Amino acid sequence: MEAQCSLSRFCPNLSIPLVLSPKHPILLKFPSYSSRPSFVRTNHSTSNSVWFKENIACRKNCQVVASSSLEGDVSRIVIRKKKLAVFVSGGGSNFRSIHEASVEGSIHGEIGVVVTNKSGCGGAEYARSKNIPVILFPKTKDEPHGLSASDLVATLRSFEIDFILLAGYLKLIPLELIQAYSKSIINIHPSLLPSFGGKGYYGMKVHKAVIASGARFSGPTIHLVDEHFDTGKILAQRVVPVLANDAAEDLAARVLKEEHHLYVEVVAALCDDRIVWREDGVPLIQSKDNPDEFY
Ligand SMILES: Nc1nc2c(c(=O)[nH]1)N[C@@H](CN(C=O)c1ccc(C(=O)N[C@@H](CCC(=O)O)C(=O)O)cc1)CN2
Ligand SMILES: NCC(=O)N[C@@H]1O[C@H](COP(=O)([O-])[O-])[C@@H](O)[C@H]1O
Repeated sequence: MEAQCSLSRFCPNLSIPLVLSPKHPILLKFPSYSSRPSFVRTNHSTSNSVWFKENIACRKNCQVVASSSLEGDVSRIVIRKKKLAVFVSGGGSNFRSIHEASVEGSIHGEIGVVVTNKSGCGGAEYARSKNIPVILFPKTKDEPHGLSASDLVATLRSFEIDFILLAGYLKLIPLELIQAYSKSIINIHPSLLPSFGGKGYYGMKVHKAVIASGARFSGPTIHLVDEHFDTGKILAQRVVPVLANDAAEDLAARVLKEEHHLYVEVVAALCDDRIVWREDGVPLIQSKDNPDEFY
């Protein structure tokens, strides 16, 4: 029996031992906050029912494969983890934070591939050290082995990538990729957008502009990616103070520390299907602890 179903919100991304048989009900364990009982009892006919498919929020993002045998052998539900592509151009500290959280289990997703325009950058080196495939994009005179946009889309599809995370990537993402991964590409920027964003605003340039402006606060922004630099809908922000004697490096370090926390929190929500869209198109995060709370 195979039911295409998304349990990613309700079941941890674990293999859950189940005793199945054509006569015995399927027991699916849900976490405590679920409005459903701690166990949903269903039988094979139910699990193929419309109710099961609709009420267990079956979506494309994971596959439930429950096999059973007449002897009632222990079978398993295998939840497919979300697949992530991370785009980098520099040291890759945000990428490392996300990878570590994925390995440790606080992010229910796995990094399938790293994309970079700088084959020798720190992020690419870290990926190689973890046996994560590295793809060069775009094709330029410096990187003649880089992929074209259409080849990159095909390659990401072949890796079954669900979400694209920009983490210090410095090239403009083309419309072809944005359209292929609609509402599924996010970026982290080191200022409180919409201030200090757009073409020319990257790395230390951002922090120098913040300090020169006299702004008393700064902080990271995570936003959806559209066809322009830094104009996509804002998903999350954190605030840090700008101190009177801050050099750009001091502010950069303070913001970067918050970036690492924020990006892990947001990617965890993304992989748990806890991003919801307000009527005006603004994305909100559903609280992990209280499903009735959004921020
Ligand atoms: N379509 C989009 N692509 C990218 C976005 C985006 O929001 N939409 N975000 C950037 C990341 N970014 C800010 O967060 C950013 C990166 C780079 C630049 C920039 O001015 N780059 C220079 C070239 C820098 C270089 O190659 O060394 C430029 O284009 O002249 C601005 C903002 C990632 N892509
Ligand atoms: N406008 C884009 C931009 O400036 N991105 C910034 O580049 C740094 C990458 O650091 P990392 O490579 O260590 O993650 C981060 O501070 C990120 O916000």
